[in-house]
Amino acid sequence: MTIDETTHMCFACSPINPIGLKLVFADKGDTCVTRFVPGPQHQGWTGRVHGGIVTTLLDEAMAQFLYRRDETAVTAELTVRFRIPAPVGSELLVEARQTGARGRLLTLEAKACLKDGTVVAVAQGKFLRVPPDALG
Ligand SMILES: CCCCCCCC/C=C\CCCCCCCC(=O)SCCNC(=O)CCNC(=O)[C@H](O)C(C)(C)COP(=O)(O)OP(=O)(O)OC[C@H]1O[C@@H](n2cnc3c(N)ncnc32)[C@H](O)[C@@H]1OP(=O)(O)O
Repeated sequence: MTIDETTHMCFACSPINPIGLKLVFADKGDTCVTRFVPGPQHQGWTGRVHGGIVTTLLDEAMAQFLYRRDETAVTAELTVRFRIPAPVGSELLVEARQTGARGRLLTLEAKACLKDGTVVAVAQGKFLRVPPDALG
């Protein structure tokens, strides 16, 4: 994979995408983690973060878990359970971990929590390995 980490335009994690979320990830134990404070521009229903944004956080955390372990894989299937509304302005802590691997199929889970530990949403992701040159 030949991605320039300073110039790529990933909506979730590019440092230079002007409308992106600019997420920064770190490995913590057997998880990959990030934090994000959603603003008013990220809402759906008034005061609630748009579910698509929450989904992006969860998907990206799982994808980054794999990227940071030199896996070239894409999201093939994603299930999200939205447990409570995510309030605009409250920091979300997101973490992802791998739960399995069978052939090309990698399974991961992710969750987004408020600072007090309340779970906002959980996701199950299936990722399929692709050839490194397929991701540019
Ligand atoms: C410190 C600085 C850090 C800097 C960071 C650096 C920069 C990094 C930049 C960026 C990083 C992160 C960016 C992440 C972005 C987030 C993740 C995304 O959004 S990914 C995009 C969305 N997803 C797609 O676009 C996939 C679209 N779909 C496809 O491409 C294909 O459908 C694909 C590859 C998924 C499968 O296609 P086939 O042709 O390769 O394979 P087939 O024949 O369909 O399936 C192969 C086997 O897998 C099974 N399979 C397929 N889907 C399955 C599923 N959902 N569940 C179970 N099995 C499945 C099938 O049944 C089949 O099994 P049998 O070989 O028959 O045994």
